[in-house]
Amino acid sequence: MACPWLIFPSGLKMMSRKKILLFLLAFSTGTLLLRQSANFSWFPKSPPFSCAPWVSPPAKHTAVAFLKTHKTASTTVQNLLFRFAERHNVTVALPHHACDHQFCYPHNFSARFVHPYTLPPRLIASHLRFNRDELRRLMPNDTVYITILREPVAMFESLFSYYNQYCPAFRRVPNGSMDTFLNNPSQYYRSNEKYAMYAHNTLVYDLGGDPEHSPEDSTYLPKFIRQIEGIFSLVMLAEYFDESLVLLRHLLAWDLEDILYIKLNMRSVESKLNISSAHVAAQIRAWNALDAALYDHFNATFWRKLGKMDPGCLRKELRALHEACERLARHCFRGQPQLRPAMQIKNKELRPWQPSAKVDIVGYDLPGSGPHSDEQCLKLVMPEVQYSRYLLRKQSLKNRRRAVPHRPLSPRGLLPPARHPAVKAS
Ligand SMILES: Nc1ncnc2c1ncn2[C@@H]1O[C@H](COP(=O)(O)OS(=O)(=O)O)[C@@H](OP(=O)(O)O)[C@H]1O
Repeated sequence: MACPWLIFPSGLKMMSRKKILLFLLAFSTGTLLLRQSANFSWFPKSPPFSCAPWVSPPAKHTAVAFLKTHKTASTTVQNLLFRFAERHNVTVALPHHACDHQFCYPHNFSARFVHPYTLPPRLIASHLRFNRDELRRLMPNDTVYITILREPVAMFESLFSYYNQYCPAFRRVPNGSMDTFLNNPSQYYRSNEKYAMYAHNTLVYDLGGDPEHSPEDSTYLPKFIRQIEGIFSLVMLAEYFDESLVLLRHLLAWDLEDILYIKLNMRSVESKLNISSAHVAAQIRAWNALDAALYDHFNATFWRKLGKMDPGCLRKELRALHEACERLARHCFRGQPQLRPAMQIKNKELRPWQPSAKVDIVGYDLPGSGPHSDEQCLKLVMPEVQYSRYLLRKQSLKNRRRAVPHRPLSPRGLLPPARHPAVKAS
C-alpha cells in the first residue's frame, strides 16, 4: 500500500508526478540536513554502525545504578556516566559532604548518605558498599544495575600499590614488599581494622558480601552469585572494557556517543609491579579466593552474553568505538593525548588525586582552554573528585531553587535525617 502523501490528484500527468517526487525528495533531504546540522555531532549515531538497525529506536534508558568497585577501571565508567547524565539532564545521586566523594564507604550504603540537593536521582555511580534495600529505597523502580570486575591478580597488585599508606595490613609489611605480604598474609592482616577491605576479597566486600567467609564453604559463593545475578543486568570486565561498553550500549539503548571515553586513574609505569611469576599469581588468587571464584564465574557469563552477538557486528561496533574514541582524543588533544604526572598538569582541576608519595596517578592536560566546544574535552579528562564536586555544585544550584529541605547529616553520618519525599519506601 502506498503512503498517503504519495497519492497524487488524478489529473496530474506523469511528468509532473516525477517533478513532484523530485521536489519532495529534495525537500525532505534538505529538512533532514537542516535538522542534522542543528544537533551536529561528528561521531555517528547508532544505526550506521549497529548491525541491528532499530526501526524505531527505543528510548535511551536513563535510570542506572553503577556499583563503582575499587581498582577496576570504575572511574572511567563513572566519568562516562556523569557525562551522559549531563547531556541528558539526568539527576545524579552524589554523596553528602560528610561522606566525602564516596557514599561514606566502607559503611554499608544508606540512602541517608545522599546529598539532598541530588534527590530524586536517576543515576548513581560513586563508590559505595552495595546494599540492595537502601538502593531500592533511593532509585526508581526501572533502575538497571551494573558493575565492573577486574581479574584479581592485576586488581590486587593495583590495590596493594594504591593503598600502601592507607591500609594498615600493607603498611605493616617490611619495605612494602608484596612478596613478603603474600608469603604470610595473616601475619599482617587484621580483618577488624579500618580499611582492611582493601587487602582481602575487595570485590566481595564492595558487592556487600562477607570477604572473610571461608572459601571451604561450598554453599556461600554460589548463593551470593545468584543474588548478584538477580540484581545486576550487566557485570562488565575491566580487561574487556570495550566489549563491556558494547554490551552496556545495547542494554541501555544508548548511542555510540554515550560510550566514548579516555582511560582515567592510571598509575604511571614506574608505579606498577610486573607480576610475571605464576607462583605469585597463584598466591594472590589463593589469598583472594572468593574474589577469584567470583571473577571466574562472571568471566564465563560475560563471554556467554557476548557470544549471543553476531561476531561480525561485534567487530564492527568495536572498530567504530575505537575510531570514535581516537577521533575524540585527537580533537581534544590536537593530536595524541599526553599522560602527565599530576604536578605537571597546569590546570589544577585536571590533577588526579594522589593516594601517597609512593605511587603516581597520571592524568591529562588539555592544550589551551576554550569556550563551549572544549567543555566535553574538559569533562572527558576530569578526575573523579573534581567531577563529583562540579556536579554537586551544578545540581545544588538547580535544586536549591526548588527549595528541597536541607537536613544535614551528623558528622559521622549516623543520625537519621528525615526521609526525603522522593526516597521510596522499600
Ligand atoms: N578503560 C580501561 N581499561 C582497563 N583498565 C583501565 C581503564 N581505565 C582505567 N583503567 C585502570 O583501572 C585502574 C583504576 O581503577 P578505578 O578507577 O576503579 O580505581 S579507584 O578504585 O576508583 O581508585 C587503574 O589500574 P592500575 O593502573 O593498574 O592501577 C587504571 O589503569
